[in-house]
Amino acid sequence: MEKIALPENYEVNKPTYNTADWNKTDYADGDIYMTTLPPQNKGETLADNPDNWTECLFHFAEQKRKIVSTPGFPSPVVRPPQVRHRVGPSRFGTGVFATRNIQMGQLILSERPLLICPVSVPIQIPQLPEGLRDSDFTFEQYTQARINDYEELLKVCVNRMEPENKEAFFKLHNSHTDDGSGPIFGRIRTNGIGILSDTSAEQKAAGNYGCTGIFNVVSYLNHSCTPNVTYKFSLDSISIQVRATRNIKKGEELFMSYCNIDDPTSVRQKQLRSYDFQCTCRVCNDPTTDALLERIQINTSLDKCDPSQSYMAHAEQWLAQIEALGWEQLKEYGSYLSMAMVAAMGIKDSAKHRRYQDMHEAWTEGMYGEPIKMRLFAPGLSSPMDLKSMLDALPRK
Ligand SMILES: C[S@@+](CC[C@H](N)C(=O)[O-])C[C@H]1O[C@@H](n2cnc3c(N)ncnc32)[C@H](O)[C@@H]1O
Repeated sequence: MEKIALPENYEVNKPTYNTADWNKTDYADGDIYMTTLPPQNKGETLADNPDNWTECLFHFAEQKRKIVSTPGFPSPVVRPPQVRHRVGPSRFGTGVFATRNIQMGQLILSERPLLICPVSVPIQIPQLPEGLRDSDFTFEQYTQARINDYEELLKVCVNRMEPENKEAFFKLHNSHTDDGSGPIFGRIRTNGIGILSDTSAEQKAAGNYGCTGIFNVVSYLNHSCTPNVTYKFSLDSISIQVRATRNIKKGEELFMSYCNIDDPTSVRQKQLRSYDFQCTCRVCNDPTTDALLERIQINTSLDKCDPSQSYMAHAEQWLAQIEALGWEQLKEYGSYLSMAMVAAMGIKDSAKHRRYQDMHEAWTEGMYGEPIKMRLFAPGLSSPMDLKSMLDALPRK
């Protein structure tokens, strides 16, 4: 997108919005509301509330209702037992680094967003100055006018923040300086992380595509297609939790993925375009990895196992391939761990069974925020009878 020139006598208008009590959610969809969550008592400062507050701009009552009606809201932010990260210079500007060895599954950091706002521009009809009509604008100019009005609205929202939070917000990187986004919307586009995005088909049809959160630390996480951390957003504490999806060494940079790592390279690169960089991670740089990704995906199916090879050897071979590339965030990694667990039962290798069970538990904790105990979800296994027939067929060697 390029910056679009607007008609000469166009000026941005004063924003229209409402403020609401923290628990008011009975307003109409489409109305713009600003709220501070969790509720802030008059005169309270960050020293009184180290968990922080989030400035929220909602344009669907549903967005706010989802948070404030979550059982337990507002819960305190759950933190790791010691500091495990630092923000510092990276080859990609600023980044986040591990300050100690971190195990797969462990919580690395958690925080409340500085800001929550809609993922799409919530202004449908810009306020056009007197004398100007819709027809005086091209489609692109109309879009730019909507963005300009949104920037004005966002200014109000950012000015409501605690001074420390406002300063932290403006320290964030902005990759959208030349496209008419404005300094606030540009930072939101550069640093926003999708939250509240599981909206119903009905809400989507009405224009509610969920929200985005901007963070003081998590927004400094750089991207890799072989990331070592992922996140979960908890509505009860309105906080993000970042966990390790493989073992991480002290000093390593922490990377999340800004795209869908299950997709082939060209699709991933397309998804990354709006961040204004070309990914040069090891799987993007290696043209053989697309074919490998396909084989990783296909080979979770048990009937793809070479008859001369045991299930255990098959699972371990693919686990090793994935680990060598650091692709543990592929969901197939969980499938191979399950396959190895089941195969260990078949060959009565209790040490291996325990090992893969522990790894599977740590992996699910990293990926989904909670450990999932022994789940037999190797593809093709949907019932205990499936498992029995598979075990009957083991060991193959
Ligand atoms: C959310 S910010 C991450 C923090 C940022 N590096 C900084 O200096 O504040 C996203 C921006 O970081 C840069 N970035 C993140 N991952 C990158 C990567 N793998 N390669 C190149 N640039 C990257 C891009 O400029 C991107 O728009």
